Amino acid sequence: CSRKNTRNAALHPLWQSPLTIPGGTRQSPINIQWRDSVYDPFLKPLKISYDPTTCLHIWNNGYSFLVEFDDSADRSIIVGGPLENQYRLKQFHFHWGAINDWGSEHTVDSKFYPAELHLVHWNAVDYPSFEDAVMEGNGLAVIGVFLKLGARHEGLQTLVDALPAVRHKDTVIEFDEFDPSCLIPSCPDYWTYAGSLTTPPLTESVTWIIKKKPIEVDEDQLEAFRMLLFTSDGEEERRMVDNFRPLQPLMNRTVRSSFR
Ligand SMILES: CC[C@H](CNC(=O)c1ccc(S(N)(=O)=O)cc1)c1ccc2[nH]ccc2c1
Ligand SMILES: [Zn+2]
Repeated sequence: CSRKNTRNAALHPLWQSPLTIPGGTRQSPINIQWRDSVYDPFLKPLKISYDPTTCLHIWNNGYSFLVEFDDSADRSIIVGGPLENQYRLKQFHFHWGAINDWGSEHTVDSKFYPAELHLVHWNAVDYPSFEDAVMEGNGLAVIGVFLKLGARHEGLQTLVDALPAVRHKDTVIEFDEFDPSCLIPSCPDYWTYAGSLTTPPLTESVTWIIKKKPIEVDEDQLEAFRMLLFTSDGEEERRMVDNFRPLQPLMNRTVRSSFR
């Protein structure tokens, strides 16, 4: 039974499933070792064009809070960068820690940021739905943006003001006219690598585009994330913190940079 215990030791309370998937060769997140990344002069600038009227609602799904978009047409898209064609924005969400010393999923030279934003897009040129794209090697493109402690972020504040309304798991509120490009640094520099979803089913379908420059948010804004709950109304409260996956092995992958 001791084997059973070690087996259970691999289960992460948050995901109730093994932390690694058998045969995974391109899992996320990873540490980005700046000096090991390879400048690729053929990488194009990433072009981002979001339509704020495609913003639908904020949803606490029990892992994070998601801001979801109407992806029934090519109205909020990204193109260029490492991508072969355009990808549609589906949702964005965050990962964060209980304290400012950790919280991001990716690290840079083994440094954690207090939080990380993920803008999730899918390849609507090659696949009929998000659910189909999630299962394909070139199905998804996720832009990662690091959050660091600093000045208050005015664009983020409209989102923070809405969070008390989605405190519990499975609560949703309408949220419209939000342009998430205000959360993306203007500096064009990014790293890119082939990876996976960082929550089950951990499918290896993500082209990761990690912005080099973080955005600044203040302590109150991070604290607002930490007052969310993993638990539904009526359950014993568990604060939504430390919703990030442990680092995964780089294996046979190269991280490319768009900058020298
Ligand atoms: C297949 C998983 C998917 C739900 N998960 C996601 O969309 C998702 C997206 C991004 C990331 S991250 N942190 O890597 O950016 C992690 C998970 C998903 C998609 C369609 C579905 N239909 C029914 C259930 C269901 C679940
Ligand atoms: Zn994520």
